[in-house]
Amino acid sequence: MSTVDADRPETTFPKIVPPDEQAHRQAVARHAQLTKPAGSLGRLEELGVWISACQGTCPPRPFARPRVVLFAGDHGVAAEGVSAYPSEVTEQMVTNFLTGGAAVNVAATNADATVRVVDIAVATDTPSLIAAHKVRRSSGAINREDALSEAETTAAIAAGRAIADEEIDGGADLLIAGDMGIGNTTVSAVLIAALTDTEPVAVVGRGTGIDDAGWMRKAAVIRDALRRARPVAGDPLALLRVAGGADIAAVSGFLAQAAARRTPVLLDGLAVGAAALIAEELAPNARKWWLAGHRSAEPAHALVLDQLDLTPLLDLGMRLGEGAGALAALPLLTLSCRVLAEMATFEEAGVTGPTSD
Ligand SMILES: O=C(O)c1ccc[n+]([C@@H]2O[C@H](COP(=O)([O-])O)[C@@H](O)[C@H]2O)c1
Ligand SMILES: Cc1cc2nc[nH]c2cc1C
Repeated sequence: MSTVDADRPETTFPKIVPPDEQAHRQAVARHAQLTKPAGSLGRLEELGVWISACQGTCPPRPFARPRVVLFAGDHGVAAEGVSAYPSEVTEQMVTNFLTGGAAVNVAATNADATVRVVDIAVATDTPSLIAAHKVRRSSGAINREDALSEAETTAAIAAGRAIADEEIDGGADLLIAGDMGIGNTTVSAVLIAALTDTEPVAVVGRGTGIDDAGWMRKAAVIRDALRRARPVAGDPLALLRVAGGADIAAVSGFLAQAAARRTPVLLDGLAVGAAALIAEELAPNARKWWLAGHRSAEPAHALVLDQLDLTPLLDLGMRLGEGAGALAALPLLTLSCRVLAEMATFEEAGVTGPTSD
């Protein structure tokens, strides 16, 4: 149950209006007229129908400005030996994103999308161009202290909302949240276990590729953090404060605001999934505006998809974050739009339609 505090309007979202039913029906009807056996494009047909409903028009327009916002933040738990890489990699990868050398840059170019990097809680200082929304340096080590103060939690959600607004006002018509932060699979696993009432052992994954000894340490950290998280699991803001982080809070504000602004979102992997569970608590039915780009190799990600009732488009064993899994799926969305917009109907092509009975 969500317990949003009316005294903190930054964390109170308007009622989410689902995608347009009439455009949905028009797209289903148009699919039946296109020169192919009924239903033969399988899931691609559903995708086009969903985009039509999100845009409120059929045929849908191909996305003019698909946009990735990459939220970077460090986590105190990284010092507990829960990752295969040290925390300085977060800052180093931020530089790599800015110079175009990361997987997200390649995947964005491949899908005709653009990338914005945001420092929400990187442990060190980053260029001021990306630090305007910075909430703090690293979130707290959630196995022994709160991740954030109450004011920081609100500020991070408000930052995610403001960034979604900036992007939508700037013309973005499809949003993707990406994440970068050493240690964030530990934090995400705790949030997901708390929100799905799951035992720690079922959510401990290999993250960046931790070895068996590291896996044991990670399991212990997740167990300790869950002891702190479970008592507040019914209150999404308290949960973010106690066992989340500024980056995850910002992504949850971003995802909820996208839905409030009727803008479709392609979800990525584990950290974005944890944020999506929180966003659905903050803004019930926001999930109607989201599609799952892929299923991550992390075990806890399947719990997210189940809880949100989302079927992933791809299952490639990816476990990168950065928004890369969502970007891998984006060309399928583009194709589904083009099918509805560009295929000939039976009548136009002079092809005999299905035999009616
Ligand atoms: O999104 C995923 O499913 C995913 C799975 C494993 C790792 N990651 C990325 O790797 C980092 C977290 O891994 P770790 O092992 O440091 O917790 C962080 O930068 C994530 O974006 C992401
Ligand atoms: C190199 C590297 C790149 C990443 N991208 C997202 N998480 C990451 C973690 C590491 C370690």
